[in-house]
Order: sequence, then structure tokens, then C-alpha cells
Amino acid sequence: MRARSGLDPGSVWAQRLGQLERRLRTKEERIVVLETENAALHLKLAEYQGLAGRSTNEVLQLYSAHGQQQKLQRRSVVIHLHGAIKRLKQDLKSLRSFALELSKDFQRQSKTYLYQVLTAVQGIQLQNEAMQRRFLSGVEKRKNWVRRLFPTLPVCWHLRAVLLLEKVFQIKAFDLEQSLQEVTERYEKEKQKRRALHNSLVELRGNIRVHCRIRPLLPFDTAAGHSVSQDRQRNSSEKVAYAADDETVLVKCSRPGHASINKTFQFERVYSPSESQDTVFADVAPLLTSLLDGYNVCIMAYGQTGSGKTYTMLGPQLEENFAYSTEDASELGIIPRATQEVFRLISEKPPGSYWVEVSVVEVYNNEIFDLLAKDSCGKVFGVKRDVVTTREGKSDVPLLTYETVENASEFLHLVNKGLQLRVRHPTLVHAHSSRSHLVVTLTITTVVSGDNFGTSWEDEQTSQRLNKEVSCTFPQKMRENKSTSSSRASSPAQIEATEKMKQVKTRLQLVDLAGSECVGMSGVTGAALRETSFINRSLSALADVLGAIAEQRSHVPYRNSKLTHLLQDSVGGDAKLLVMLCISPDQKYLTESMQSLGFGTRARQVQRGQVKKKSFPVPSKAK
Ligand SMILES: Nc1ncnc2c1ncn2[C@@H]1O[C@H](COP(=O)(O)OP(=O)(O)OP(=O)(O)O)[C@@H](O)[C@H]1O
Repeated sequence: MRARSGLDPGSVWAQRLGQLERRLRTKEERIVVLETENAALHLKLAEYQGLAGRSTNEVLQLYSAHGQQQKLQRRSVVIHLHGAIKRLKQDLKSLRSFALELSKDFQRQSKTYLYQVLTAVQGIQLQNEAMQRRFLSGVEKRKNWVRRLFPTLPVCWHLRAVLLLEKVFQIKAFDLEQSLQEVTERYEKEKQKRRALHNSLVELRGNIRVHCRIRPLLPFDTAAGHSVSQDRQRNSSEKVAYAADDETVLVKCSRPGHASINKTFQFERVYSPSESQDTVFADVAPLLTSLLDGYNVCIMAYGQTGSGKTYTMLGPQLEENFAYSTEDASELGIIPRATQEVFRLISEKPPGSYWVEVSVVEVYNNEIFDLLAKDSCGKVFGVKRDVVTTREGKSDVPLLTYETVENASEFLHLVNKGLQLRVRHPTLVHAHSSRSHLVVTLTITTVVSGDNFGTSWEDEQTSQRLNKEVSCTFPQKMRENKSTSSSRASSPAQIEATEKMKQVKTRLQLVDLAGSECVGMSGVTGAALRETSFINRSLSALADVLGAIAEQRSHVPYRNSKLTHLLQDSVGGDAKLLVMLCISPDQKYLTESMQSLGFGTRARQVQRGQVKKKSFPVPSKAK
């Protein structure tokens, strides 16, 4: 090999080895450099990891600080809200006590005023009497005096001088009479102011208004056979209940062998026997304005059998068919008058925006009967229905007949037809005693288009525009379709209408309760006795419901009777409720009258909270 290349193989290998050693050294150096770089990178990595760790901690700290801050903020908001609620409650409490104080103050003041006025009136009357006495004796004295002073004066001049003095006294008497009139006027004004304040207090508290009507003594009070109870039997009637003034009933309670005690009961209004149906209705009419303003209203007559409930609610009955007489308009009761008034008020509104439906129901022996339901021939006959509670917690009578009426006479015609089916039965107390509770309901639907809901509807121009819209879009068939039922909400006409319009329904319930009665007095037996027991039970269920509301119990036993279940919404605070207590003035019915007066007094104490107004749709202005 050396011979061919001329090189020593040992030196070639040495060279090769040297080369490899150099390359190895270079590599080793490179490794050292890379290791150094690696170490430096490791250091940097550790540094960044440290930094990242610190940042995470910081972030966590920040998170927890933020959470705490949020918690603190929430807590402070909650504390703030709690404080605000507490303050509001306190404000409400003080407002209530202020209102109570105000009413007490007002009652005190009115009592003082009343006392002052009465003393003034009495004083003036006494003065008048004394003056008259003095005047008469004075005339004589003056005549003598004139005679003595002017003995020479002719006798005809004596009289002239006396007449002159008389004139002076007449002027004085006239002055006194005028001041009496002024005082009386002031008293009347104060009374009106007090009544207005009392009414607003009643509104605020949601109190039940109670009016009491004392009927006159009637021939049947003394008629033989009308009093059967041995100890109560009297040949002549004796009046024991009086209207002391227009807010006070005075009852003379006497028992044989005991001194008589006078008891007084205060109500929002007390009617004496001489007060007419006109006067009674005049006090009820403002509630009907509320009805069209969006409040539900319920007027209910309560009292002993024969005390004048049906007379007050409907008017005098016709003997032959139990309908009520419409011949003498001045004798009409609250139900026909209220309907006339509702239609009068509606006639002042834009035409077509309201419509009225009627239902007539009687609660007899704890069963509900639809008095407007018709058979296949179109004849009305009472069909049994049931009362249920809807998902919203309201009471409803499924399949109940509602008839659309367009004027008061249509309504009267319908109600009279229904009334002929009402159960009556002669008792010893009352020859045409109603044996069922009658509930006449007027549902008023207000139709307005637009999306905005407000609380009033007064803008005349928009009302007129609305009127056009309503008459264009409100299907005629809806009004032509006279007979409907509570399931009518799904009728195609209604669906079509509700898409374009809003409807608000308000309800006027007019209730003629069956009379509470003492079995001994009414002398009922058999089926009539069963009726009496149902009547008395349902009336005591009504008293229980009022008691539960008054005591603000969590459970109100509406379902204990069909009557209370049916009237649940009105009695429970959904409506302005007026109880018209009817009482007989006769001694014979003293126990029953006292029971009714007690019921009225308890009803007055019920505070149901302010009655809510249904919000009326207000048309949107810009379209
Ligand atoms: N204020 C009044 N003026 C004149 N008559 C009256 C008055 N109140 C009632 N009456 C008469 O008294 C009688 C009994 O009245 P009404 O039928 O209204 O009693 P009621 O309370 O409805 O009795 P019931 O509960 O038994 O049906 C009737 O003949 C009625 O005309």
C-alpha cells in the first residue's frame, strides 16, 4: 500500500485520528456552548414560571378580592333594600295611624261640632220660647207702661206704641232666626265634609260600606197569624227601631220586668221608614260611576225575612207572577235603577265601546241555578250549575248563560222572566218570602284598541278615533249574538276581536239575599223548614267569611257554602261592596233586627285593603 501511494499507513491513521479528535473537540465545545445556552434557557424558564406563578396568585387574589367586593356590594344593596323596605313599612304604618288619628280626630271634632250645634239650636229654641213668653207678657206690661206714662194719651195711641215695640222685637227675632239658619248651614257643610273624609278613609281601608234601611210598620205586622211565638205574641205592633239621625239606628230594647235600654248602631247611612226609593238609590249611584271607571261593584241586601230586601233591591212585587212592578217608576228598587243608570252613563261614552251582559242566578238549598238558561223551545228554565275556582283563584260558573242587553228595558224583561222561576214560599212572617239568594250580574266590557295600558280614558279626541276603529273592526255578529255562556271566550268572533283590541271587564253584582229567619216565628215545616235551614246556614257561612277576613286569617272558608263561593271575589276584596241592611221596626222582630245590626256592625269593621281598579287600555297616541 505504501509502495503504491508512497504514504506511511501509520501517519495516515494518525492524521485521520487527529482530524477526528479535532472534530470531537469542536463538537464537545459546541455541546458545552449548547449546555450553557440550555442552562441559561432553563434559568429563564424558571424565571418565567416564577413570574407566571406570581401572576396566577395575583389573578386568584384579584378574583377573590372581586368576589368579596361583589358580596359586600350585594350585601350592602340588600341591607339598603331592607332599610328602604323597613322605612316604607314604617311610613305605611305611620300613614295608617295618621289616617286613623285623622278619622278619630275628625269624629271627635264632628262630635264637638254636633254638640255645639245642638246646644246652640237648643239655646236658640229656648231663647225663642222665652222671648215669646216675654213678648206676650211684655205687650201687656208695655200697654200698662204706656198707659201709666201717658195717661192723657188716647187709647188708640197706646196700641200704636205697643206695635212699635213689637216691630223692634220682630226684627230681633228675625236676626236670631237668621243666625240659627247660618248655624244649621254650617253644621250641614261640616257634616258633608266629614262624610267625604269618611268615604275616602273607607276607600283607603277597603272597608265594606253598610247602609241600614228601616222599613215602615206595615199592616201585616199586626195581622193575626203573623206572630206565633207565645211570649212574643202581641195584638198590636210596637215600634222599637228608629233612625236617630242619618247615620244612627236607635233600638229600644225592653224585656218584661226590666228597664228598657237604648242601643245605638252607626252606619255609613241610615234611612228612616219615610225615606223613598229615590233617596236610597241616590246614595248608591256614585258606586255605578266607579263601575264605569274600572271597579267591580257589589250591592247586597241583608236582613230578616219580610224586612224589605226585595222591595229595596227590586221594588214592590206583583202578586200574580212574582215579577216586580214597573208601572210606578218612583217605586223601582236598586236593581232596575242601577241598570238605567249604567246605560245612562254608557250613553255618555263613545258609542260601541261598551257592551253589557246579564246573568241571573239563584242559590237555593245550597245549589246554583241558572235562571236564564233556555230549553230547545227557547223557554227559560232553571238549570243547575256549579261554581268553580279558576287557576287565577277567581270564582266562576262554567256554562252560565249571559245575555247581551242593549238597554234597561231589555234587562228588566230578562230579569222579570228569570224572577218568575225564583223559589218563594209563604211563611207566617211574610206571604211572599223568597227562599233563595238572587244574584243578578251585569258584566260591562269596555273595548279599546291599542297596546298601552293606563288608568284613565278621558281624551275625547282619541276616544272618537277609537270609536271609529272599534266600529270598523268590532264584528257586528258579536253584538248580534245575544245569548252567550262563560265558555264564550273561545268564540271566533272574540278571538278576531281580541287580536285588534283590548277588553276590560267590570262586574256589577246585585244580590237579594234570602231572609234569615227564626223557625219559631216563621212557623215553617217540611220542605220549607229544610229551605230555612239552608238559608240560615249560608248566611252564617257569609258571616264566617267576613269574620275570617276581618281577623286576616290565612284561610277564608269561602267554599263552606255555594253562596260564599259564588260571591268570593266581591266579598274578598275585588269589589267595592255595599251591604244594605234591612230591618223591621217592630218589637216582634227585635231579636232578628239585633242580629242583623250586629252583622252590619261586624261587616263595617272588615278591612280588605284598597280595592283595585281594573286598568283601562289607553290608546297609543302616535300611530
Ligand atoms: N220601605 C218600604 N216601604 C213600603 N213597603 C215596604 C218597604 N219595605 C218593605 N215593604 C213591604 O214589606 C213586604 C216585605 O218586603 P220584602 O218582600 O221586600 O221582604 P224581604 O226582606 O225580601 O223578605 P224575604 O226575605 O222573606 O223575601 C212587602 O210587601 C214590601 O212591599
